[in-house]
Amino acid sequence: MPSRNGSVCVRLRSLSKLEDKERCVWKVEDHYVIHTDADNGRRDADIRRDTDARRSSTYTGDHVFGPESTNEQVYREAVEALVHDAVEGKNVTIMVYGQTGSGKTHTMGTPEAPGIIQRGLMDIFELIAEKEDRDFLLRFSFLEIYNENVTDLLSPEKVPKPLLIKEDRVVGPVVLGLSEEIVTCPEDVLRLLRQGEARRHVAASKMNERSNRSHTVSRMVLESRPAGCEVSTSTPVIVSNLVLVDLAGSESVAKTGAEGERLKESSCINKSLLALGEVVFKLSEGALAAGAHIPYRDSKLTRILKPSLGGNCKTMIICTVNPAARHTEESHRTLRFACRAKRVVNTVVVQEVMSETAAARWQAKALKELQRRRAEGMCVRLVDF
Ligand SMILES: Nc1ncnc2c1ncn2[C@@H]1O[C@H](COP(=O)(O)OP(=O)(O)OP(=O)(O)O)[C@@H](O)[C@H]1O
Repeated sequence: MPSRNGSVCVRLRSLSKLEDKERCVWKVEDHYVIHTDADNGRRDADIRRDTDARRSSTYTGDHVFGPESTNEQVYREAVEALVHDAVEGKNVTIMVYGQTGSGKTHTMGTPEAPGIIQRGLMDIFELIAEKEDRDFLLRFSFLEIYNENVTDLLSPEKVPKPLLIKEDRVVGPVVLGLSEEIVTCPEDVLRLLRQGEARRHVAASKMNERSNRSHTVSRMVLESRPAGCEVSTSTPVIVSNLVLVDLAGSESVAKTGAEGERLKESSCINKSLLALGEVVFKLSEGALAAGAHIPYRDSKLTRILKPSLGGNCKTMIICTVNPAARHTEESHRTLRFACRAKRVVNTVVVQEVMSETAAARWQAKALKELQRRRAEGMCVRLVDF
């Protein structure tokens, strides 16, 4: 039975030190994000067209966090349960969406301010360690979509080539040639994330000293089978994906002052976010159930995220909002996106695979990795043959 299986979280940040001359026009009260300067906001023709905003300039989500909220609180209240779901065999996607500088990366987590990534990783490995009745094999990949090119952030090549996306009838979109690393502890993943982040396209803009110029998709595949079971084609393997999507921020070129290469990046970012908005809009209108066309193919981002949008996946979209008056229009846009995303329906089932491919992949990769790690004198905690 299809049910929402998606949730939307809104996080309003406080004004930063650099914004101390700005007027703060948004607040969180009870479960609502409220535009406190609604008359000004309503001058925006865009907003007039939108019923949600016209009603009251008040928005809500499944979870709403105000400026005093911490990363710990966001993780525990909105995300923790989803990490448990992923370990139980359900596909989970967590995506951060919002204007440039609104707090997406901060919410995902940085070494200075641990967030969803760091806390989620600790929980995953703790939960797995407690599941003594199952053996787990975890694989990790990390890609970037920059100027509509998909590249492998973990590629051994110095200058990674753009990768193609192939549509597989069974597993959905596959990024050809994307590397996957077996990971056995949070440090393994954090090391790979650091390695990938160092390659990610980042630049300073008028609105953010360290602005991400690309979308990144990091995916952990969790495969598990009964503990101590011989690997064979008849061993059922439960496979789930935990996907984290750090979107580049939507931006107004007039505000960021983008020129040249930055302008091209900006245009690609905005186009792909528009495509994402369109897919979410169609899904929110029930297009999937009606068998109508959903424009997944309009951007690499929506092609890759197809399983997370309307597919077999629990998807959480965290919308981040800057409270400054001069960003009112963008904040309304983000919050309208949140309202639409709330209406998207996904169907979620635990996937059990009993195919030669799963077993063969398990054996080949795990054995190779084990040999490498043993040769390096490292201990392997999760899979042992
Ligand atoms: N909730 C918050 N509490 C404290 N500081 C925050 C919060 N959200 C964001 N910041 C700070 O605001 C600045 C911009 O945030 P961040 O880099 O996360 O934005 P972003 O949405 O990822 O931007 P971009 O799309 O340009 O990459 C950073 O200095 C960050 O530390």
